[in-house]
Amino acid sequence: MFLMEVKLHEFEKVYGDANKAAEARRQYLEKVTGVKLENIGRTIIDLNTVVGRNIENVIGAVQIPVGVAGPLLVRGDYANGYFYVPLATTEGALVASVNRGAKFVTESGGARVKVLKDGMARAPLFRVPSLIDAVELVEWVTGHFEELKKVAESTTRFGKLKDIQHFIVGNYVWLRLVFSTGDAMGMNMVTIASEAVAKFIQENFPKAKLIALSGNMCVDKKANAVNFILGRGKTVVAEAVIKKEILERLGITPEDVHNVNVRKNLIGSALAHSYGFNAHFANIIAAIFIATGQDVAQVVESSMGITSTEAREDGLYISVFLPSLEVGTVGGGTGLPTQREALELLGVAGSGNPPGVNALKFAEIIAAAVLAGELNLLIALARNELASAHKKLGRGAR
Ligand SMILES: CC(C)(COP(=O)([O-])OP(=O)([O-])OC[C@H]1O[C@@H](n2cnc3c(N)ncnc32)[C@H](O)[C@@H]1OP(=O)([O-])[O-])[C@@H](O)C(=O)NCCC(=O)NCCSC(=O)C[C@@](C)(O)CC(=O)[O-]
Ligand SMILES: NC(=O)C1=CN([C@@H]2O[C@H](COP(=O)(O)OP(=O)(O)OC[C@H]3O[C@@H](n4cnc5c(N)ncnc54)[C@H](OP(=O)(O)O)[C@@H]3O)[C@@H](O)[C@H]2O)C=CC1
Repeated sequence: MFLMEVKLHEFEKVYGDANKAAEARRQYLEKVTGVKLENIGRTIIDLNTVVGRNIENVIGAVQIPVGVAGPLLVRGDYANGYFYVPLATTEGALVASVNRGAKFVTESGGARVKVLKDGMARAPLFRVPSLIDAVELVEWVTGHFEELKKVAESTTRFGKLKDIQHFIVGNYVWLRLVFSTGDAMGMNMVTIASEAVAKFIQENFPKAKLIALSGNMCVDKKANAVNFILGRGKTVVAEAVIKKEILERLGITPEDVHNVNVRKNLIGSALAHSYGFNAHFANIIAAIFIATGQDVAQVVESSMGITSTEAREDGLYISVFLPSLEVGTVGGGTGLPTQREALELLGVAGSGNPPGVNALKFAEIIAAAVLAGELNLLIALARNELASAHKKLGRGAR
């Protein structure tokens, strides 16, 4: 390895320009590894717009193909109409799958969607000397909610502290601070606000000592039961009744699809002790997250959820429940040029009027797209076409 006088991450200081710094970093890496990085180096992103905001030690960008599924008819409180949903993926057959599901949902009158809950959580962890002090701390926090709210909201124009949920284990206390975050997913926003709250608590309740600003009861980027039950980000439900004729045209009945759902998504998932009582929420969530600049690691909890079905006289009732969909239309990667265009395609880029409505509309569209993807995969399994589709669309010429 070469010894350098200037560290790789200090190149911006030397060159005064992130694009030039990235080029120099690539040249260095090419020299020490012998690997050509010409494709990673080719990007439309002005790296000066992402350094200090989205990335460090930047060397370029990777590209992922993006397709669309739609038109998808969504009938939500914020999203109302037909949408083309951008999906960035390298999994052949995925876009086709969501596209066919969208067609069946739209032909059946669309997906009705409701956002049931909205709140981003950060849970600082405190140590106090004893259990007695832990109970006292919780009582103190409850009694001082309005003051803590004021402290939290002094750090942001858009974040509003809605609730403080508390958990005690021995002499440890987790305070799960729940905020509404406007159009932002809100992780930076609520982390900054939570730090101010934690500081205020320690100054005014000196027996409390902050152990970690994130105490893992938030819960961020880990599969968990807390978000499943209490919600985090947007808690969303979408439903549709798929016309019987559509299924008959495919040679199946509502019962066939319902039976696959119960046995696969409910019994199979119970046997596996899965957090996903669904077929492939993660496929649709990940593809939309990548296309629109969301934090992709949050696919973990954003794709937990349940698909439920009923075989009815007139067709198949299907719904999807997403308890912890963490999304935003401002902040994070949403301002990057291609990601912003993808959000514009859905009519949700940037701040809403009033703030918050763009993120709510976006959450409704995602839930409807998840419904379409879920419906289609259940149909595909009922018709036993999973392997053949992936052979045809997922492996190319051999
Ligand atoms: C692939 C299909 C849709 C073909 O389905 P088909 O019925 O043979 O296709 P078709 O040519 O008759 O067209 C029907 C409709 O499908 C769509 N469609 C069809 N082809 C395309 C295409 N090239 N590009 C875009 N859209 C396409 C399109 O909507 C079209 O309608 P049209 O617009 O023509 O009126 C079907 O066989 C299918 O959905 N198979 C299942 C594939 C799937 O769902 N994969 C999901 C990923 S699996 C996974 O990752 C998760 C898993 C499975 O491991 C989780 C678990 O454990 O369950
Ligand atoms: N810090 C952490 O612990 C973690 C950070 N992340 C990262 O955090 C980022 C996302 O954080 P997030 O807070 O969403 O985004 P950003 O911090 O990137 O941007 C959000 C800020 O945008 C401003 N804003 C402007 N218009 C609006 C509007 N209409 N609604 C809401 N806010 C608006 C607000 O400023 P103001 O508050 O000043 O009013 C808000 O705090 C991602 O990059 C993610 O990867 C992910 C996990 C953990």
